[in-house]
Amino acid sequence: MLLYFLILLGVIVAYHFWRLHRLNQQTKEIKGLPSLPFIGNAYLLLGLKKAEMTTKVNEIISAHGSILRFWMGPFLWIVVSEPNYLEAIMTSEYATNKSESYQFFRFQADGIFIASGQNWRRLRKIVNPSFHQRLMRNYFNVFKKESRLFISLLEKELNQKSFDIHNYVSKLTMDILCGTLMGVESRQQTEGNMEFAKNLQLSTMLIKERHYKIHLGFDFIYKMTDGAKQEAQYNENLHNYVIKIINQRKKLMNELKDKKADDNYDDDDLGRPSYLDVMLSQYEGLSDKEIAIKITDMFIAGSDTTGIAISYAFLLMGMYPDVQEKVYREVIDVMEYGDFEIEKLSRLHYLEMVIKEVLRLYTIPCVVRKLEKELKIGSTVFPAGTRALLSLYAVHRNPKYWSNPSEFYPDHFLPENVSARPKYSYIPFNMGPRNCPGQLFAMLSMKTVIGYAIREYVFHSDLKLSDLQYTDVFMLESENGYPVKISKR
Ligand code: HEM
Repeated sequence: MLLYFLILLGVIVAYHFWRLHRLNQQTKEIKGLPSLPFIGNAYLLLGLKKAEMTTKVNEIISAHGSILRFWMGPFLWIVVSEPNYLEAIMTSEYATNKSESYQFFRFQADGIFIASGQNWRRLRKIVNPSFHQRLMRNYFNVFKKESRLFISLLEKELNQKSFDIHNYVSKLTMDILCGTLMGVESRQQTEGNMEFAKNLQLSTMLIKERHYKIHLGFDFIYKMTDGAKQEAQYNENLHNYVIKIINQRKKLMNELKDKKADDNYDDDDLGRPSYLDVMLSQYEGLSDKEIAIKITDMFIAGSDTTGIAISYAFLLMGMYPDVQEKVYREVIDVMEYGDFEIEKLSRLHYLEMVIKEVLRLYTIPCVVRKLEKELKIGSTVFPAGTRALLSLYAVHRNPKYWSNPSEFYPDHFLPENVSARPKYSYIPFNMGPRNCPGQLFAMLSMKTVIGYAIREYVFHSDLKLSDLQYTDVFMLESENGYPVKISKR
């Protein structure tokens, strides 16, 4: 028996080393860092705190050029940050699958974000219509309504000491998401307590840790840890929130059914079919809890990302008063003092440059794709099965493309600077078939919120950009929070 076991073990170890050798041979043209047996390059991350790991990975990537081999234990990641490689991978129909490590998210959210293959293609077809341009006009009414409420709630911070504006913004973006895609008024701004945002951050930090601690990658080990129990609790809180929204929508639809029978019924925005209705019909027969797990990712993608970007915009405008003044002048010139009009949003050029610069610095730092087929880019071979880590962080901070890579410098987006750069040097929403479907929604909502607020208040900050420390949750978040003071215009 022992002999059989030893032979089996020997075969597994021999296969493991043969596989590593073969992958090393196939990718030998790509620069790598010295690696150790079994743990590969993971030793570079030893002793780091959770919050420091992605920042460290991002720094390593930025320091080692456009393409790099990185062994995370037995897994080979090819890290890519040159526009031509990024373009080839993002636009390839054989590079739409997510790597296995995204499965770590499945207890938190098992939807489109982590899906691969046919399942992803099916979900993408269902999701796309909710972002059709013609719906934006309806969504815009919600952006405006929630922005007006937001500025009225900020009033109590007038001329007070510094406060974290993200406490307000994260509720605002949740209300925007629910009022549009979910078809309910979630009233987080007036009645909420950031429960979703807080649980999301805590759960995601634990999940991210699994990417960098090789032993936690094994489910059976992870499940024995305190982290797994904590994650389950945070996830339950997230799902309970989503279930509350599902039930609110079901109740509203029942009430509307009766009203619609009335000839005088006038359909309002909440009465129209929403993304949530589509998903509820797709998942008929599943329990509310099971549906919640499948759609929690839309709550994350739709509120957390824009929330962080808006909070950064206020913080950075507080640090750079000249930029803020220019945004203010433009908003007054274009919108004057009345209600915003959707047609005029495209004339807010400078505000758009500011938002783009925020996203250059702080968008999702990287995404990982698993290649279905071998991909040859120039003379470089990416073997089938490669996990290609696309570093948005590194390309967005590469001095070859950005005159002030580590600064907040909206002029990076002056038309003459944009045209001098390769297209794939700026990809905050990704490109290709697996790009962000919420891009237009995000840009319009961010412009509306920031535009309304800047017309009302001046933002001040005591911090400097160099004071900020970062941690990667989904976006690259500020560990210092987003502290600002406000005064009346
Ligand atoms: C500043 C705001 C946003 C940024 C920077 C952003 C960025 C991204 C990026 C980089 C991806 C690709 C992720 C990957 O491949 O792993 C993505 C995917 C996605 N985003 Fe966004 N996003 C934003 C806002 C939104 C909004 C507002 C929504 C919905 C209301 C949304 C919905 C989605 C969805 C559903 C996906 C998954 C698409 C797929 O896998 O096919 N995003 N986003």
